[in-house]
Amino acid sequence: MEVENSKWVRGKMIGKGSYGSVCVGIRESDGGRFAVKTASKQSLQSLESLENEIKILRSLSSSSPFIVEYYGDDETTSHRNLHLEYLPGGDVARIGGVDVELIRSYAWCLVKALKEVHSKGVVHCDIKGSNVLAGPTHGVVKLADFGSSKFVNDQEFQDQRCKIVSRGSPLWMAPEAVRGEAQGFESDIWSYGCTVIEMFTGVPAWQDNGARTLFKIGYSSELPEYPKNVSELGRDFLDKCLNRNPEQRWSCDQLLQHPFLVPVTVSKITESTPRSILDWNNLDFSDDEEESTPSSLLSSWCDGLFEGESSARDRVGKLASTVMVNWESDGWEEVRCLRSKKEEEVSEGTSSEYSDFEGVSWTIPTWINLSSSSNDDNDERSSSVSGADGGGGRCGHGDSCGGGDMIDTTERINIEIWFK
Ligand SMILES: Nc1ncnc2c1ncn2[C@@H]1O[C@H](COP(=O)(O)OP(=O)(O)OP(=O)(O)O)[C@@H](O)[C@H]1O
Repeated sequence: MEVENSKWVRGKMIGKGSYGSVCVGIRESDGGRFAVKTASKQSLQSLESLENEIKILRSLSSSSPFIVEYYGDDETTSHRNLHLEYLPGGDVARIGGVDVELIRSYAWCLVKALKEVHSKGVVHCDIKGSNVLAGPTHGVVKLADFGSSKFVNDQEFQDQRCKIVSRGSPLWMAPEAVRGEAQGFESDIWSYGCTVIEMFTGVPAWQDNGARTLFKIGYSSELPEYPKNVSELGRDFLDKCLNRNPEQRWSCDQLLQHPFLVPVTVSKITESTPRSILDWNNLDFSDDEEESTPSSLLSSWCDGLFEGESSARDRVGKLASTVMVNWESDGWEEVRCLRSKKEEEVSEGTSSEYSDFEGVSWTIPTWINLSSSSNDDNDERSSSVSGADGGGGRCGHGDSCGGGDMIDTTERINIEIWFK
């Protein structure tokens, strides 16, 4: 569906991510709906992310019924817009507790999407439940949000000896990506495994304990806890995705052959034309502290966490102690402002930004709530650290998560390390 420039109007906001807002677009000609992802041209990061997404989606255009369809793009003097197919079913990040057969269907759709993405030489880099959207057809989900995606053949991507850029959302990031060693197709598979767990539980696979979590993912031998209601088959499937050795993780092709997914067959979901999926309706399976600077807070989170793990401490600690919060971040202002306006239907808070220091930049497009109990916006820019929603937040791991000393690792993060 092509949407001619200026022949559409902006409807209600349906989502907000780190790098932009998503609204319903309504075609003037026939009232048809689509989704419009918008970035302000004043925010270089947002703009870059959206331009990247446009580039990637153009290259993937209509190639899979399990990838959100690209309809076009346009711009105004102040904003850049990406037009997408509207997926009204919400994301799978909050579906915990649904029928296992439905999860298998979602898991199958997502591997099919990933297989297509990988076959085009693209690493998605941000596979997580909130980027997997349900369409109008029961059992079918589509992969969205290609803002962090990369072509593996890009020089920047290949030139890993000089520069390593890890992108994504920390709780879903593969160990090698957290360590800044590599981020390839295999890293998407790890994130996929975390997402399947998320589908079972409705919460991220790892509990969100900020720097501790980064350490655990990157430098321990631990795996995320598997949901209790996962069968042996499901556990085996997750083992194939969540292998700490990237080379031993299964590819999409292999995963599609795994008995956990095999009952979800192509005969059940017609793939001959992308459109036909829209007509398919049934799945029939056989089966704190005193006032502190941001950098000192981050450093203190790392202190004492990594006894006996000097390289790990160095890696997380160095990143943490050499970053600064941009207090004037648009994202912060936006989040506070939007959260007070319930009628705007904003699903998530977003960004605080960390900028370059001596060749090391750690961009965390997420909110780190450096707030006291005061509701005054100005006060919220200093003093204690707490979960932005006052507690365990979105992590959903209950009391065990605690609300304090927490980086929100549920949102997207870019880690850039330059070696001189
Ligand atoms: N095509 C779509 N149809 C319906 N809703 C959508 C669509 N695309 C995005 N959304 C909604 O908007 C939210 C934010 O979109 P998206 O994840 O693409 O933005 P982002 O800035 O890249 O986010 P993130 O910080 O999670 O990486 C999604 O979680 C979803 O709720």
